[in-house]
Amino acid sequence: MAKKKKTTTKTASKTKKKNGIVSFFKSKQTHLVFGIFLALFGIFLLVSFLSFFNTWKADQSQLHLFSDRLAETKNLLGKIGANISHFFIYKGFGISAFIIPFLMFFSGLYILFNISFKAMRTAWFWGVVFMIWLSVAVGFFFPKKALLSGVIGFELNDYLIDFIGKIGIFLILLFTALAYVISKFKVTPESLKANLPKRITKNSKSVGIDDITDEGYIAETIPEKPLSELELKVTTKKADPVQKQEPKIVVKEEVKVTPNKLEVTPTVHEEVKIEVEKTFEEDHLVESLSNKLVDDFGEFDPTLELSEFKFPSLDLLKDYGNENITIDQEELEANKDKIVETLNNYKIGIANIKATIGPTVTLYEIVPEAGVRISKIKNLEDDIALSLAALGIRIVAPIPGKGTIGIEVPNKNSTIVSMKSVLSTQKFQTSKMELPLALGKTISNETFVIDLAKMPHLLMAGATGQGKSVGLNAVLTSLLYKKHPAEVKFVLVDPKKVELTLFNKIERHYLAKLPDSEDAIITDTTKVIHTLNSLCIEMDNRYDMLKDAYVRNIKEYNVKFKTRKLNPENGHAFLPYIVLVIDEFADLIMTAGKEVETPIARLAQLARAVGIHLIVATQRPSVNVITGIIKANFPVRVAFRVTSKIDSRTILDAQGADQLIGKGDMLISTGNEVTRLQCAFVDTPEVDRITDFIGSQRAYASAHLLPEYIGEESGTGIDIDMSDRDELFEDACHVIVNAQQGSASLLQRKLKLGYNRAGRIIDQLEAAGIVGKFEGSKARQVLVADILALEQLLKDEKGL
Ligand SMILES: Nc1ncnc2c1ncn2[C@@H]1O[C@H](COP(=O)(O)OP(=O)(O)OP(=O)(O)O)[C@@H](O)[C@H]1O
Repeated sequence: MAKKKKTTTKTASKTKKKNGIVSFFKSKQTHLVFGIFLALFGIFLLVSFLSFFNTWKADQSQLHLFSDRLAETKNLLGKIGANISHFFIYKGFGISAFIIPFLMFFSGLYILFNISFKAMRTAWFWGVVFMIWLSVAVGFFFPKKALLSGVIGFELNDYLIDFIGKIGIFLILLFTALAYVISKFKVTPESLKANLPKRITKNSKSVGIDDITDEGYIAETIPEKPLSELELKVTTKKADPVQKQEPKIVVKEEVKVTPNKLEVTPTVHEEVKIEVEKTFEEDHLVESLSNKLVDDFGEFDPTLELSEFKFPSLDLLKDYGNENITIDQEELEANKDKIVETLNNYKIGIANIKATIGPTVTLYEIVPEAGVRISKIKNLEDDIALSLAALGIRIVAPIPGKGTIGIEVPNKNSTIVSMKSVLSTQKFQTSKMELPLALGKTISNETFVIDLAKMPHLLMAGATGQGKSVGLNAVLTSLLYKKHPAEVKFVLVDPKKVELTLFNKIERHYLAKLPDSEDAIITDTTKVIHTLNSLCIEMDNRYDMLKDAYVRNIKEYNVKFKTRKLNPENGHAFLPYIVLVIDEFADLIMTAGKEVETPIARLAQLARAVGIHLIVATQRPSVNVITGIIKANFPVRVAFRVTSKIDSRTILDAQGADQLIGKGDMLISTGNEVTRLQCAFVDTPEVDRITDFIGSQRAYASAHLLPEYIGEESGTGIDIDMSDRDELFEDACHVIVNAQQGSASLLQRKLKLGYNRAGRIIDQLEAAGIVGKFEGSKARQVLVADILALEQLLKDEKGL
């Protein structure tokens, strides 16, 4: 412990030191002093270099006597000047070395006036390149005057001659110079061409002007017009062969005669080059640390730990043969006739009828004759269904937003909507949703993709064998195909014990579990209660983190974290979405009642902003299972076929789910509208292949660990020895009393403790009477009003 403390203080002092150094280099005064120094040093160099050319001969013999005070040099800047100049000019670059004092001087000015560092860097780069080029060039043209090219220029020439000869060097020099000019002045073959004919046209201009002056009046009215404009008129008159050859310059001229004067408005359509002025690049003095971190390390990539993770490919999914909807014209006609006949029996005339064929049902859209009341048709729903003698008829009167009446009639041969066919759609593949779910296809055969993050929770109901489990698998598969293990974690609750077992294989990739549990998939009711409470703690922790980061939801939080604006040392971390899937909710409610309902309701009410989403499926959508509070917090509900109208109302607040045909035929209510879908079908072997594929890849060390939840039983009857107190006990007292919130997670974050130790301290705090009793997932009550009272209490304790 002491060691840990020591290292923390050590790192603290280290960071302090580091901060001091950083602020020294960032201070304006440092910049000023350094800028002045560089500028003056530039002048110093220039003077010594200039002086060097007169004095080098005399000073040369003195160079080695640098330390001898009596040795005299002629350089204006003494021995140091003579030595530096000797180094840069004689041993270095010859006259090209003059570039260095200028670079120094301007660098000083750059720093003084806080001009961008980038500009300075570019200047140095090109300065040095030019210096080398020039010293080689001088060495080439004046091989006998080694002083002008310096040793470097001379030696480089000498070296290059052996390899490419004199002509080679000349060509290299020429090439590099041309390459520079071309790139600097953006020379293009077009601009070269364009420049060439200009000169030619210029010649023709002189001819033109003579012509015009011959005419006399033009010269008089527009004497100050530039030559080019005057000439233009002539070119329109004469067919100038030169101009014809050069189509690049298109010249048009309008001559307007006004009562008083003759106006010439020439329009020259020439390839005009635009020169973009460099805008002033401001340097920000307080460079934010996060920007620097992002510059240095790039954005934080949560997927880095499993960067080689491969998403499952679509090949793992099965093709189902009869996926193309076949239109049975006879069936269509027969159904149409039946509908028309039935409605006529009830004296409802039809103006128009249209059919849309979906995978399982066909929608007949009817426009009734004028004057027919829609409510009349709605009331006759059962009778019409009976007359059509088919299971699964649903009447939508009116179709929202259309004013027509829809009658959905099941197809004789239904088509399976394979998971592959929905996942391969562009709609899903290119979806930008946070948690996209490809649930199936609509009646118009359009893939239905919905964002779980926006829902924010999903309630699924349906009688046994109608497709709930397949629906859950479709949901999970959608997420597995779209989200990296770092981005989403599943908490799977499967009281039936068999439905979700396959997902065990991806435990260390995608599942989350309680720290002390062996299996990630939860099948036992007590563990479900613990897990739900643990999720509530996770939710509270996440809210605290969001609060600390001044953001409102997980998306903003993660963006901030990725851009390195949140320090992991302060307890921040990238937050994956957590999707809680409960396969059989009715069972849980029956066995655990309020203990399950309370945390579920709490999560459903609050967890959306922190990225915890619930998917709850139930066989029995009765009111004692889907209570009002749960229903209110699950705006998006899916109904597979249910057995009674009442069940349909309970789940959807509307009829219809009892009229479905089963086998994945479902209705989804998104709050304001109910859509009929054919759920995508994913079979167990397909899920098996996907989980195998993922499970065989490198995984995290363990499943994602949820916060530890200490059940009620361990929070009571605390009898703790005072001398056994944690050494951070007093610090913890202060944290808790200051925040007036008795939660272990607060201690964890503020004192950087593990959960167990924080939990122990909370127990000690309870024993000391500082916090109240355990209250489920809520924070404990703090019994000490303020720090003063706390100090008093601690003093009294010590006095005893
Ligand atoms: N989307 C679908 N497309 C085609 N057939 C389906 C679809 N969904 C389910 N089925 C068929 O219905 C059967 C039962 O589905 P499922 O196991 O999902 O029912 P369930 O509602 O979960 O039942 P239980 O509540 O008893 O577990 C499947 O084996 C399959 O044959």
